[in-house]
Amino acid sequence: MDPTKAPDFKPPSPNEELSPPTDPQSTIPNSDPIVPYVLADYNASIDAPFNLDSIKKNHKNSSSKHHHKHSSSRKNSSGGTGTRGSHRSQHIPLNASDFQPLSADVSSAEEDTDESTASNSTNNNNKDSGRSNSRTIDEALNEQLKAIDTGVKKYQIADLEEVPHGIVRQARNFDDYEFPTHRFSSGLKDPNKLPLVIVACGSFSPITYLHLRMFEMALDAINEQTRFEVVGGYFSPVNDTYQKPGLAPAYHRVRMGELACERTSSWLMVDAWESLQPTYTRTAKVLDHFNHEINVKRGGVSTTSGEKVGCKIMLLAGGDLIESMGEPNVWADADLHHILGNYGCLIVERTGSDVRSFLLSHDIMYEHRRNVLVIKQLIYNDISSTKVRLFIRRGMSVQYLLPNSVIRYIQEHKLYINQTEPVKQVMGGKE
Ligand SMILES: Nc1ncnc2c1ncn2[C@@H]1O[C@H](COP(=O)(O)OP(=O)(O)OP(=O)(O)O)[C@@H](O)[C@H]1O
Ligand SMILES: NC(=O)c1ccc[n+]([C@@H]2O[C@H](COP(=O)(O)O)[C@@H](O)[C@H]2O)c1
Repeated sequence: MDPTKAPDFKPPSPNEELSPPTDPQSTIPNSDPIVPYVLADYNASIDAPFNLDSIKKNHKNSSSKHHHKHSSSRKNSSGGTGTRGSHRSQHIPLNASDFQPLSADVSSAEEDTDESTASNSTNNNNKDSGRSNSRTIDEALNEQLKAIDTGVKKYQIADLEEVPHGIVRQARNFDDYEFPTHRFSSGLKDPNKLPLVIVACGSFSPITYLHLRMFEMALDAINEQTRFEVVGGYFSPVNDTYQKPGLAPAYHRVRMGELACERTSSWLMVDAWESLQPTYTRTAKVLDHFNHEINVKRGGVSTTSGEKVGCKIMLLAGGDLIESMGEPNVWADADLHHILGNYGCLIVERTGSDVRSFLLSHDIMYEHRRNVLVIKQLIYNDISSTKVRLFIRRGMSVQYLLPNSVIRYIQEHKLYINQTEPVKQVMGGKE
C-alpha cells in the first residue's frame, strides 16, 4: 500500500515539484468530463426530458462556434466543456436544456444543423415541427423505456469457470510484450455515446471477486449515469518493486488475473506492461501507456459511422486508494492533476471511507470533480486480498471469495502459504 517504500520513490521536497509524466499531453484526447453535474445537481438525471428546440438552437450556436474554434488549443482540463471539437459526439451536455436528442431524433436534428443554409423546402417539410417533434420525443422515450432490457444480460453471465477453454496469456518478459486487445470493442455500438476504457491499478495479490465486481459496478454506473460506452476494461497489476507486504511475484499475479478475467468475464483483460517494467511506474504514467496504446497507436475507437474518435481512459479505484491521494508524499500534485484532469477517476465506495466528504475537502479532487464518478456499492463487498492471504496461510477456505481457477492456481503454485505478514496488521489494517 505504501509507494514510499518503492526503491525509486523520491518524496517531493518543499522546493521541488515532481513533474508530471513526460508524454505530450496533446496525445490525450480532449474527452469531456465523465459527470456533467456539479455536486449540487448530484441526483438529477442526465436523461431528463429535454427541449429539442433549444437543442437545435444550442447546437446551431455551438456548431458555428466550433467552426471558429476548430484549431484552438486544448482547454484547461478543469474548465468547461462542450465548446471543444466540432463533432457532435464530442459534446457532452452540461445542462438539462443542453441534452442531445434521443437517437431517434439525432439524424433529423443534425441534418437541420449541418445544413445551415437549408432550403425553404426543408423548412416547409418541418412546418409543424413543434408538434411532431414533441410527439417524436414522447414516442422515442416510450420506445427507450420498453427497450431497456431487464434481467441478467448475456454478457453478465459468469458461467465460464468450469468450461475448458484457453487463456489469453501475456508475455513474461518485456521483449515479447503485446498490448492485449482480444476483448477490446474496436467500435462503438451506440451512435450517441463516447468510448471509455476502464483501468484498475493495484496489487491484486490475489485478484478477488471484489476486484472483478468493481468493474461491473463501474459498468452499471457508466451506462446509467453517463453518455459513455465502455469498450474495454483492464487490470494493471503493480510492479514487484512496489514491495508491498504479501505481494506475490508479478508473473503469478498477472496469470491469476488472466484466469479470473478469462473464466468469469467476457470483457475484462489484464495488461502486464506495468508489471514488466524494470522499476515502479507511477499511476499517471500507467494511464499514459494506455492512452498511447489506444489513442496514439490505434487512433482511438470507431464510431458507428466508421470515423475514429479519441477514447476516454479512466482509473478505477476503491475509496481507500483515493483517500491515499490526500496523504502527504504519496502522490505528487502534478500527477493528481494529470490523472484527474486528463483522464478521470471512477471511485468505488469502500466501507469505512467517506469518499464524498473527501472529494469536497481535497482541493485537487474538487477542482476536477466533474471527472470523478463516485460509485455506490449497493451490495457491500469488502473482500480483502490481505485477509484472503491470511486464510490461505491458516489453511482456511477461500471458496466463493475468488474464482475457482485462481484458487487452483494458488494451490498449484503454493502461493501465500509461507507468508510472514504480521497477523495483527492483516486483521487490523482493513477495518
Ligand atoms: N473493499 C473494497 N472496496 C472498494 N475497493 C476496494 C476494496 N478492496 C480493494 N479495493 C480497491 O481495489 C484496488 C486494488 O486493490 P488491492 O489489490 O490493494 O486490493 P486489496 O484487497 O485492498 O489488497 P490488500 O489487502 O493486499 O491491500 C484498489 O483500487 C483498492 O482501492
Ligand atoms: N504516486 C503514485 O502514482 C501512486 C501512489 C500510491 C499508489 N499508487 C498505485 O495505486 C495502487 C495501489 O494499490 P494497493 O491498493 O494494492 O496498494 C498501485 O497500483 C500503485 O501503483 C500510485
